[in-house]
Amino acid sequence: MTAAHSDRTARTSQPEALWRPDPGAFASARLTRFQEWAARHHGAPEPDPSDPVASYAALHRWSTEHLATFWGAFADWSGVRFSTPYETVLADAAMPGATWFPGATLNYAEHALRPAEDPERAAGPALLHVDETHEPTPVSWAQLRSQVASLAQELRRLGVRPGDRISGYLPNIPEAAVALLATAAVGGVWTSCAPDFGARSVLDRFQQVEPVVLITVDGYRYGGKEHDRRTTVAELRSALPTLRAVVHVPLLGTPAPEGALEWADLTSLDVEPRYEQVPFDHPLWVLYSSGTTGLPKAIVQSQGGILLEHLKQLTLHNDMGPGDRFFWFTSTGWMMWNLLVSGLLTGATVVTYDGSPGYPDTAAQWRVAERTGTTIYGTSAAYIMACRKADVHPGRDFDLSRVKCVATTGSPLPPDGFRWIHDEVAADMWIASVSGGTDVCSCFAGAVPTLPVHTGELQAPSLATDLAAWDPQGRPLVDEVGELVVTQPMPSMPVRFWNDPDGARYHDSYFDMYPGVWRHGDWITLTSRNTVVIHGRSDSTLNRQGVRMGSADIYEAVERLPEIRESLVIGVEQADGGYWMPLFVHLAEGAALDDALRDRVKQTIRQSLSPRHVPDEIIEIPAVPHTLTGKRLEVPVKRLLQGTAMEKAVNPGSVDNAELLRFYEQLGRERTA
Ligand SMILES: CC(=O)CC(=O)O
Repeated sequence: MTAAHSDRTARTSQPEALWRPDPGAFASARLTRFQEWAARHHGAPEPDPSDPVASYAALHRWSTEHLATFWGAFADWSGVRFSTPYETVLADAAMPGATWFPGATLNYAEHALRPAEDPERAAGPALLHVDETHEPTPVSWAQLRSQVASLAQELRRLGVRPGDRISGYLPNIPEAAVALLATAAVGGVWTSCAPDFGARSVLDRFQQVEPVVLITVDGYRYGGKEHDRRTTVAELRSALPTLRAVVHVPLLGTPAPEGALEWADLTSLDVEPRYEQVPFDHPLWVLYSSGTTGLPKAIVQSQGGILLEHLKQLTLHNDMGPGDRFFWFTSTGWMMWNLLVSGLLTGATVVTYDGSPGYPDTAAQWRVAERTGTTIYGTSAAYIMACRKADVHPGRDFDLSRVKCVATTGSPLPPDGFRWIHDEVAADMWIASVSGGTDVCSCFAGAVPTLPVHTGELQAPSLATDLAAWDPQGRPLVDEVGELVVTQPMPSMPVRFWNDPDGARYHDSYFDMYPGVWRHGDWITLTSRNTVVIHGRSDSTLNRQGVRMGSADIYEAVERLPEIRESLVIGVEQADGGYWMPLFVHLAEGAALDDALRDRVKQTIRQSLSPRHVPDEIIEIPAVPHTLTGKRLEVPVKRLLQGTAMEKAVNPGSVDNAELLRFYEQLGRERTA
């Protein structure tokens, strides 16, 4: 990098692999089977079991150099059913605005329910639901199909037409999956919030898209307690004037409120499903991503784009298919829930867990994985680190013999997290740290079943994802930290933002820095070994005298200390040209921030990173503020510390605990006075 460069190059010396797939796994991976088929029919390079790294690199290169051929081939190989054939695969590759599969029609829900058509599978579980009792309850493929068919018919009866928005205020329960699939079946546009979102947060999202139906619980259970949401639901109803119907899901057993329809009545018709055949780019759902200020971005992704991207991600990268059980700990307010439901597309059984990740104890998720016979288990990197701190021993205490992959996301999995999974879950475990975002509802890089795993690294860029690290002038970097860019379109990129008629907000969100190229806002290193390291958000970069540093690297070092529960590092450019870099620490119970601990924090950072990473000050805080999807709130806190007023710096509706921000506002005021 030129004007600003990084002193933190990737770990590029040839490290020992922490895990390698055995030769049998290489041969049987769906990715290898696809590669063999694509080599025979479309000129892809043959798989080479003698050199899996080169073999994948060649396939990846082919997939990006022949993007349209890849996607056409993949759609064919995975049996995507186009009810009207497409004219061409990629009519226009310009970003934003790429045109995929023009002329084609299809339906996402029809693909998700394909296994239900198979008499051998219809009685088997499509969903395994688990609440805080940790007892799995199955929903068979036949039951799922029948509930979706019934709800879709009832939605049509209520006047729902293709393009109408259906909103869910639902936890991760089977009803949420049924509602998403029924919405897709009628060509409606799904959108959801988890019921721990307060009324303001929900309205900031749903008011933008003006739903015609609200499907809602009366409350939820979390951490062993019941949380009644009837008052919030009443607020939502009165603030959403476009609603034509409200559907009541009695999770806490309360009667339907005045004017609401009963879930059970709407899902008990005995009818055949009817799947609206919609154009490839027809909206499937609206997801939300909080910007630093203003309303959350309302991101529209298409039925065809998600169908293909999720099939690729789950089938080729996660090696998922019939016989697998897919559990990802998530809520309906995070895109990982949408990806979880898409597990059905592969014929896998999807495990829905509704409850606290740490109830009755920190090991809860491992217990769910054991009880459900999970084969592919995903969670947040933060949960792995919490288990490590809490001295959980999953491999010792649970039978996890069916789990073949532990995947993480939300933030980069620190090297200690890799080592902990290896030591405490299983030495022979495929560890997939993956990274992408709501904006594409998928992964730019992460899991590859045929490649080794190196500590602290994502295995490789995803297929058909033209991923690069760029310097500020748009020059590609290898083995150096750069901006994460994607230089060719992905089918799951937003078709648009809602209420953004001229596309200005969409454009400004990704295409401002490098015209025509997707800039995601993460720091990334692509290594010369074709692995990937993610360093944190580039819009909250630490930049000391032109040297850029990722905040994630500092968190990883500091949070290794048992006294530090969580931390937040901010780099503040000051009006006088100075730079102030405080580290805020949330201490573990019983710890005290005395001089000895301060010294240890500094020494740890100095030793594991560099003297340049050592903060100017270490300040104790009661807790770290996060977005509603659990990301540390770096940019808004930085703006508060620069003296920006609270209303301008942050939207309190997108924060888990807005009260925590007062402290930074006050500190910013004092420092800028
Ligand atoms: C796949 C992801 O990148 C998920 C996330 O962290 O939001």
